[in-house]
Amino acid sequence: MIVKKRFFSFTKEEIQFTTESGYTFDALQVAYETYGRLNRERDNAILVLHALTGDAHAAGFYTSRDPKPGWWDPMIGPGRALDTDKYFVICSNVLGGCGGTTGPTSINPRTKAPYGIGFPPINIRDMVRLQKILLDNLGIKKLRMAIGGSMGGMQALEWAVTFPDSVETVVAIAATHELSPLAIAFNYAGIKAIENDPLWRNGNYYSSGQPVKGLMLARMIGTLTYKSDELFKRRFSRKMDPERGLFQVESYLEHQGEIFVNRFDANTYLCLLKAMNRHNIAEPYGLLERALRRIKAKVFMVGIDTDMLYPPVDMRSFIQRLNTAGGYGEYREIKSYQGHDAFLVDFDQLAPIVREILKNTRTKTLLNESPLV
Ligand SMILES: CC(=O)SCCNC(=O)CCNC(=O)[C@H](O)C(C)(C)COP(=O)(O)OP(=O)(O)OC[C@H]1O[C@@H](n2cnc3c(N)ncnc32)[C@H](O)[C@@H]1OP(=O)(O)O
Ligand SMILES: N[C@@H](CCO)C(=O)O
Repeated sequence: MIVKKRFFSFTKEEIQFTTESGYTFDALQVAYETYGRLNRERDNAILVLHALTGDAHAAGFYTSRDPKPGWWDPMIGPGRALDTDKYFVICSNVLGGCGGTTGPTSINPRTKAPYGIGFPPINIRDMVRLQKILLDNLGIKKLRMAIGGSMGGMQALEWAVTFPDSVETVVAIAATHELSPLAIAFNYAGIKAIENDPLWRNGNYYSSGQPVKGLMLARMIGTLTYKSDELFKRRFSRKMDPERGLFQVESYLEHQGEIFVNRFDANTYLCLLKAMNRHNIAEPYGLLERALRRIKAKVFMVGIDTDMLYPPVDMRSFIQRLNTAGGYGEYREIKSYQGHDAFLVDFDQLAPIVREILKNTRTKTLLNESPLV
């Protein structure tokens, strides 16, 4: 499937967009891709939401010579779980990202320089409110499904709460309604790794070069949380990499850091980690139960048994609270030794779960009369 990156831009005279922190952008751009066709009833749209370092390129190839397709390609396409013969699939880069949507690397029209750390503090709701503007522009009033993993799952849950009339089904994979203290702590370690690099220069490094060591270390810390003990044992055991004089697992971590600095920006990483740390669907409503009572979508949480960041027990507990609050929630689980990143790898398990959810939420009455927890 050959695909194209698209852009939607607007000025504050056309649409006023103010973050929850109170900043109004003079102008905004959203990078997005679409796969499949919107039907005449405009009721077959599925919004795919990307994780921390993902982007709008969820599926397909830009050219026939591209070595790699989009990051969820095995999930999206003709006959795949998100079947583009039936559904119109949209994926956009998040607000604050560095994949074409306005973020810290974008030029601030007021200063004519990159926003850098002058980019306003944002949260997951801000990302979702910008996606809603994009969908309004595409003529989509109600989503058949909002689906994503990790930070993408957080956005999917925010869709259910912030725009209850605009989404039918929500699938949040390896995600949470609020970040746990452990996840905040890991993110803080990543933040400090960048900020303590002298090349970070308080975020003013665009003419001098990235804080490479800090960003590499931040990615290494993140990678530890995306994998699992079992994965590292199976893949590396205690074997050495003789060329580098390192344990293979050390060499792997170095490699993850090295490839990351070539595709990501340090201020963007800080902006998105902080947005995740702030994530709490209950915040505007005071109590989680009040937020849950707003939800009209059928919500499916998909846990990963080896995920140290978003443990299944927390995801089950969220579903229980949703059902107690009168909503409809079900829990599913991927059994994997891959850890948190399983949602980017274990498609043989994820695809059937998503197919089943799409099939069973098609009819007005669900096949499961009572929610499963
Ligand atoms: C949903 C989102 O929006 S996120 C977007 C998806 N993310 C990305 O595509 C980029 C980030 N990538 C990832 O997170 C991972 O590659 C995943 C989760 C997609 C796949 O994970 P895995 O299949 O376990 O592969 P992983 O990336 O961990 O390891 C493979 C890489 O490590 C390298 N590697 C493996 N062992 C070693 C070692 N001992 N020493 C050095 N390098 C090693 C491989 O050569 C390979 O390198 P390459 O990526 O440059 O080709
Ligand atoms: N490894 C993925 C998932 C993080 O939650 C990423 O880098 O975006």
